[in-house]
Amino acid sequence: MTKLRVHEYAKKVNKSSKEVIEELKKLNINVSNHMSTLTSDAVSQLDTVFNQQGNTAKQNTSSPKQQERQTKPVSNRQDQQKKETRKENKMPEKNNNRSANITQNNQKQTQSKSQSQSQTQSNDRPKNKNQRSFNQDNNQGNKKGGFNQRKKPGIHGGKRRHPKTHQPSQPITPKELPEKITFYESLTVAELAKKLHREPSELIKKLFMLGVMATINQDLDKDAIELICADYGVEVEEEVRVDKTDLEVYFEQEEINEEELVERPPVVTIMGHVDHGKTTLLDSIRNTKVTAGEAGGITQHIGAYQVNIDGKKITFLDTPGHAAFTTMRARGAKITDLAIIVVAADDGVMPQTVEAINHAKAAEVPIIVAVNKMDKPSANPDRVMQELTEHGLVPEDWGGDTIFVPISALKGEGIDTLLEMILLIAEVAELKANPDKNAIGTVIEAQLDKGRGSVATLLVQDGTLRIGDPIVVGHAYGRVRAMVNDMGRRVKEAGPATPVEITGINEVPQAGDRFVVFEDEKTARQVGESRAMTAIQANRSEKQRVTLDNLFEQMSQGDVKELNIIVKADVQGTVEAMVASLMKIDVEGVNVKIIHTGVGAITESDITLAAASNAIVIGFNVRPDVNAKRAAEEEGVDIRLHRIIYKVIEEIESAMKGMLDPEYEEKIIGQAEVRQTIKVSKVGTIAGSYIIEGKVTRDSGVRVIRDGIVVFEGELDSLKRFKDDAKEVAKGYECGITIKNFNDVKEGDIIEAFVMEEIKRT
Ligand SMILES: Nc1nc2c(ncn2[C@@H]2O[C@H](COP(=O)(O)OP(=O)(O)OP(=O)(O)O)[C@@H](O)[C@H]2O)c(=O)[nH]1
Repeated sequence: MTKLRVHEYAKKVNKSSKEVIEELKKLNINVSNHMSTLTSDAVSQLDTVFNQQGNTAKQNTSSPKQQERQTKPVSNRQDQQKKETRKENKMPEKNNNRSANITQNNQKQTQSKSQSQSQTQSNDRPKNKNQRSFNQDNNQGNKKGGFNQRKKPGIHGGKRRHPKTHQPSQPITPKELPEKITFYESLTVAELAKKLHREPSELIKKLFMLGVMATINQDLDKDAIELICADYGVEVEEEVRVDKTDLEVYFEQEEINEEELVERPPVVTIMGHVDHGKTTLLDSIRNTKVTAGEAGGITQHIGAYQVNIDGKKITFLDTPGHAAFTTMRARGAKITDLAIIVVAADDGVMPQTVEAINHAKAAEVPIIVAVNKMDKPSANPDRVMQELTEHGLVPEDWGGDTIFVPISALKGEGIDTLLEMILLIAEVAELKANPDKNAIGTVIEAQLDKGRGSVATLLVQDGTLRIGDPIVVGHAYGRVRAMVNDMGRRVKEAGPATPVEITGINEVPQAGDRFVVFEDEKTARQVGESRAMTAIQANRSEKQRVTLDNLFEQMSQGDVKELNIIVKADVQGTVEAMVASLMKIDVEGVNVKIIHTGVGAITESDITLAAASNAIVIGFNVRPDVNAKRAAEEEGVDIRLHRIIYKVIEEIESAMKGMLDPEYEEKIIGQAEVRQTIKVSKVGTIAGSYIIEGKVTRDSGVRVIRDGIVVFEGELDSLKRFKDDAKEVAKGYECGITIKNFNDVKEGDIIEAFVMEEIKRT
């Protein structure tokens, strides 16, 4: 039998690694983290625990929370067997407690219901329970949440069809109990009665016996539903519904029907060092290919364009540079299939070339190298190849697998070969999409146009976008009013990998925002409004980035298996030394991966890359610049600044093992003013001082401040009140202070006292 690691086992039983580790602790089995291997004995003990909880590998389509819910009926049935032996009027304490919960929960439920009414678009639930027809079994929810699904009748708003004291029109004849019922969030007594094929009055009686006074329209929460069902011996399952407002859901294709898929054009980004010819290359491709193919068209800059090579299309993102590329990725959108790194043959590999390569590698996008400016006499392509080899890009001719194409963007030479190579890589990658779906994709750029309102260039990534489509774009929504392609022509539809500029949405979205087409405008509006309202920003800032403080926790939960690091240092030698030491760190369960290194200050581009790759940044003898600082704060990127290599290594190693030393923060506790100085041989200078603020304690650190400048920082040597040692001296009192290794204290100096307080890691 192959040995299982903790996280593998956790996956098998649909628990988080943390939960499994906790169970192991209870079983007195020690493991260090989620990558630890389990002995067969540990596995069988865990099996016993989790089987008792009703988890089986089969149930692994639902979350641990759902699992917990689904397993409830089993224990409830046991409860029920016990209950059957009890006298009805003698409720056990446990149930009384539960009954109390029901009443409380009902109150809460009513409150939260009214709060959540404005947001219920996501769950297809009627605004008022009474709206739901008693005879209508509405429990088959929208489990997949695909945007093709039409909303259910009576979902959004509508009139109240039943008066408050709604009664079933016909009494229900008790039938056989169902084996299982499902519900979403809650059920009214009437709804539950219907599902159980019982009269509501029977349920009300039962609830009464359980100590709950309920009316027919009373909302029953999960606990109450489970309690009643357990009493009938009926299994309960709570439905899970997909949040329609989470646009990412639409990008996670669950079932792909291979037959519906067709080939789609590759989406290409051009990156490289300043002045190496990115813009010239983009222009050159467009001028030679676009206008030739579409006579009469006026090329228009919409952020992306397509070329047609013998019937095969390629889509180029028209914003050169890795900053744009990574910003988009940092926002969660991966749209590029292939990166072209332009390197000027007369200049060779430059810092931004390396950055671009690392950005592409971090995004796991294949790279083609375009060795540009080959027309220049000083061109030295061999040097470029040699230098790139050092960065892991080895030309095919030299036994590697990177395609190098010599070109002259200025003269238009080599462009055909470059395009051929792009198509070749695209063919190997088998890029496919389904044009018959409603469109989904990403915003490439957007702006407010005086005449046309919000204008956005969208890249359709799957499906086909059509005029009139109800659409949600980021937080904006609307209907596609007009579509213009990269040739400035009006089009009616745009298929996969096609860029189009659209109008018709109510706000200007941001580059990198997702868009999704919905079945009807009403849903689009509701989703859009809800997204705007529920502050997607908040979600973004809450995004759990890896920091050294939360690394261990994330590792334990199986969320992190690779610690991505960016290293910036003052000199190349230090960078290399740092990398070498970092690579030696050996902690079970997690690998260190250096995704980028560089010499010089930490820049905004480093932070963007870190954010996109969930990396931490280590600065050695360097500091972040202003923009980098701001970006790091916004994105929650952890920057660690150091001056001693072994400290860096120690810190990272400790973080990986969950053993970071406590962090301390300085707290100023008081200030004393020096009013007189007395020199005493053997003792040194005694500062006769008066406490003007707070207090000074015997164990505080001190700082001597003269004319606003710190002239010394160190420790207190002695603190005396008259002749006696004092533990602390408070504001308004005089004292004598001596400072360790500092005798130069002068009248008028301020002695600032501080202590170091441990701060809780979050
Ligand atoms: N001789 C020669 N010059 C070129 C070639 N490609 C670009 N250049 C020149 O190099 C300079 C920089 O080209 P750009 O296309 O602006 O370079 P870039 O990489 O887009 O530069 P940034 O936008 O500043 O990052 C321009 O003066 C171009 O005319 C080439 O193939 N041969």
